[in-house]
Amino acid sequence: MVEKRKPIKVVEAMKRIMAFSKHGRIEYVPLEDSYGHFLGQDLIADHDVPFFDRSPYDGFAIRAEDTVNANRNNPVSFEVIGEIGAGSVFNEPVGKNQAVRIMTGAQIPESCNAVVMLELANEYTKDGKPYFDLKRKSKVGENISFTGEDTKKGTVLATKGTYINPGIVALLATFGYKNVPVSSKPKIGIIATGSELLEVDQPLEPGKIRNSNAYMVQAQVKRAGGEPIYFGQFSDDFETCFYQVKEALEKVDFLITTGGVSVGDYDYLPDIYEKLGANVLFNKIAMRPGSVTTVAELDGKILFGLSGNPSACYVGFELFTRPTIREYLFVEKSFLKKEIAILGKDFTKANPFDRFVRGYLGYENGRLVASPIGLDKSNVVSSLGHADILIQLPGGTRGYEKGMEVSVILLEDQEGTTLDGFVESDINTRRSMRHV
Ligand SMILES: Nc1nc2c(c(=O)[nH]1)N[C@H]1C(S)=C(S)[C@@H](COP(=O)(O)OP(=O)(O)OC[C@H]3O[C@@H](n4cnc5c(N)ncnc54)[C@H](O)[C@@H]3O)O[C@H]1N2
Ligand code: MOO
Ligand SMILES: [Mg+2]
Repeated sequence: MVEKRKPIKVVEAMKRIMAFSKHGRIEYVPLEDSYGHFLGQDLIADHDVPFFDRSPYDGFAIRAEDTVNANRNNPVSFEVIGEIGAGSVFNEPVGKNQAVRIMTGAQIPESCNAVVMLELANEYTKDGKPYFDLKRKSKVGENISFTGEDTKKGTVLATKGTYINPGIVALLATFGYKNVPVSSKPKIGIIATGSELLEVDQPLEPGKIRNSNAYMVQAQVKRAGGEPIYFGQFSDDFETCFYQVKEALEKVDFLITTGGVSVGDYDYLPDIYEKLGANVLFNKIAMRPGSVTTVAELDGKILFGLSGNPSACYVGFELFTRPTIREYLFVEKSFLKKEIAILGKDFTKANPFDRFVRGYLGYENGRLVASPIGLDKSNVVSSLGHADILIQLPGGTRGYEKGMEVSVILLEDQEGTTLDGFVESDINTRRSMRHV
């Protein structure tokens, strides 16, 4: 008798997994390798930026009070007593009607309080000495980048778990992080199951297909911030498969299998979980694709039994595995961010389960437009290549029409949202499901 499985809601599945989420350690990586990692501790400014008052222009540092009488008919002349390039400091006093030639980025001399741009100074030489005339007043503080105006000492610039993008790399460099504290990446084991699978370099033969899931999932793990460890393709022989899963589990933080979770004769994962003594959190979700996604837990390690069907495998990973990886990395907003968009094409196929349709995002008349890519079966691979969103269509008895507001999940986003945020955008969509 085929086992009857009871589907649970997507959010319930997410909650059950989150109850077993865990965090990594802090480790250090060289600054130049830090891009794409996640901060292992808050990044706090330990000094003001800039660290000194500096000039934002090439010009002359002056005392503003010497310009009070300057106007078009009454130029005030200044004697240029020195020059400072960026990186140098001028330590001598600057007196009345004296100025120092200063370059962009250079420190303002102690006695000066304004900078005149080169373009406004009429330069000349008298008795072999450099001078310039100025025909307008300067205000105290004019053209000065003040100490701390960029950021003040003590400011929290980025919190633990922040994705290190090139801008964060600039901040890390500014604050002297030759080595950067980052969250250790979780080791994610990947096993592909199925006797029909060929290695990618093998020629096609009847009844066989190339194993695409293993490589797709490795890339997804990297995009999520984890470290994939690929254990290869396992056969559909139960005993072999059991020991391979058991051994792999010992070497990783989480384990992903693809295939073998449904009710077929060679779908061994359910029996493997049982023999391992793993606690199966669920084995059916009210969603398409990916309804067979099964998640189990053993000694605090999560086993993701993703579907063998490529699109179901892809969606199952992004909805359930990705947040677990991000949690491990101390990311507060570990779920993919959502937006509201206008459906770009009809999607007429009704389904009682929530659908996650591969799509792409565009922009029309100031609104985001979400267009389904094409064939939306769970066994297709072709619609994955151009997907940058999953269009979330709540289950129900009718299809969806072009022009309706829908919720979309952003696949390439780094900012994320919390589980509450993820749920909240669902509710909003349900409430506002209408034509615009
Ligand atoms: N009687 C029923 N049959 C099926 C049900 C069901 O409820 N009752 N569910 C269907 C759904 S929905 C899905 S999804 C699939 C899930 O299948 P499995 O997770 O057990 O995966 P497999 O049987 O191993 O393979 C399914 C499909 O995917 C291909 N595949 C497998 N691995 C890979 C890989 N690494 N790369 C590319 N393609 C892969 C495999 O050849 C099969 O075509 O079950 C339905 N059946
Ligand atoms: O899990 Mo299957 O992919 O629902 O279609
Ligand atoms: Mg199967």
